[in-house]
Amino acid sequence: MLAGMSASVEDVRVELERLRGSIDNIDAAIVYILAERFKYTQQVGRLKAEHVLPPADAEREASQIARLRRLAEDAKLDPAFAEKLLGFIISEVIRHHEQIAADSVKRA
Ligand SMILES: C=C(O[C@@H]1C=C(C(=O)O)C=C[C@H]1O)C(=O)O
Repeated sequence: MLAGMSASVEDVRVELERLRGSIDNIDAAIVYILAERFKYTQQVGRLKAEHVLPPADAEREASQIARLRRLAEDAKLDPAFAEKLLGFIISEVIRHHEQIAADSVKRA
């Protein structure tokens, strides 16, 4: 666009579509990454149930939170947001682990 000219409605539409295309790709990557993470945490849940270990591990979580907050700061992401997001994910993992443990008790 020439300097001093304002963007046309069409220019804005094209730019919005371009940006949203990248946002959609990132959202897809997040879904795939989360699916992979849950595959591993399910394995941890089965291992814990087999060996009668507790579903949650507060010490491990504290070190993950500290690490993620540092990574977020480096990446210019709000560390409080990163912590909230990790907490949300971990609470779902613990729910799965509790379910796996309850199922394994029922089967025993
Ligand atoms: C996956 C685990 O179980 C729980 C879930 C965690 C996670 O999602 O990262 C971390 C600690 C535990 O509270 C684990 O102990 O490693």
